[in-house]
Amino acid sequence: MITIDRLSRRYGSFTAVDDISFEVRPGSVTGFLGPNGAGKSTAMRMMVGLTPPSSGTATVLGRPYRSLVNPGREVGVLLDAGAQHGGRTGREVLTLAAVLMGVDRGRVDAMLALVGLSPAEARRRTKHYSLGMRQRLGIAHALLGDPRVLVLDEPANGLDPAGIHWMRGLLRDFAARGGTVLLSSHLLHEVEVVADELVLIGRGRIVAQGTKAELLAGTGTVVGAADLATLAEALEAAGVTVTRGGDRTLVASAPPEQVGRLAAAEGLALTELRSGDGGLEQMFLELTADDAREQVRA
Ligand SMILES: Nc1ncnc2c1ncn2[C@@H]1O[C@H](COP(=O)(O)OP(=O)(O)OP(=O)(O)O)[C@@H](O)[C@H]1O
Repeated sequence: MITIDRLSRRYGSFTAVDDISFEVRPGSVTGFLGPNGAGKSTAMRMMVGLTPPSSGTATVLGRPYRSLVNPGREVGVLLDAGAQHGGRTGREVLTLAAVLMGVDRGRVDAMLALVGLSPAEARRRTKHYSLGMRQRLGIAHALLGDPRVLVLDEPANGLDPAGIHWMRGLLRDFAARGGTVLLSSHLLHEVEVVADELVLIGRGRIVAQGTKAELLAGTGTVVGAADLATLAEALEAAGVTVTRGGDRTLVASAPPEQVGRLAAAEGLALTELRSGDGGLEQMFLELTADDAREQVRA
């Protein structure tokens, strides 16, 4: 369990994280989503004691991270995969960590195999690693102490499609065994598939949070037509709220069947009609649009 309670971080007059509260529960994967600079990394650094909060608290398994006796055995952390000591080999990085955590050294080979780093790659210095290899090593490091909680900042960065697929399976298994997972991303599709719960952050503030199902339920129907203006009028006349989707689509606050019937009654030919499932991106854009506009005005 991770509990974030009214957590804030200010740098001078700038507020990077602004009074955020949420819980990450055991047995679930929580996606921490937001555009670049939203405050995800700062919040995660506060959770693991690397950045002191200006106010509020973050606890992991009921205690501040810094007061955990052997944190690596309780919380696996991946923050900045590029920050590893470049002069050490992958195997050395893990062996050193295993010694520090008091973990059986045999686990080093098991973790290397789990993340798909070959013996030859494990013998290479990490400064010669690709971003994806660094990320795999970072995940191996996070899992080394057999923790119950994972805090992963943009873990999919640099992974190829097979690597992303593998990581999703790993996180789902971890949660299925009762583990607690918080992972951040600025790419919605990355977490949409794997997360049960979502926390959306924009400009340091939480703009939406809930289960994926709850958040998706509000996304309505995506509908496209050659004559969008007439379609919008017809829907609004029937009391359906309409917002602009993409270039040629609208998002309507009604089920697809009702939208289709209203369009048919007007004799309008549709080019697209689908439920807003998978339209999390649209919601994400809408939720952060106000922030983006404020930024443009500022
Ligand atoms: N040490 C610092 N001093 C001043 N400003 C900082 C510091 N650390 C972060 N910030 C600012 O806080 C804001 C949030 O940064 P943060 O790295 O937490 O965002 P993020 O959501 O992780 O973004 P990204 O997806 O790009 O990694 C940014 O505007 C950043 O410039």
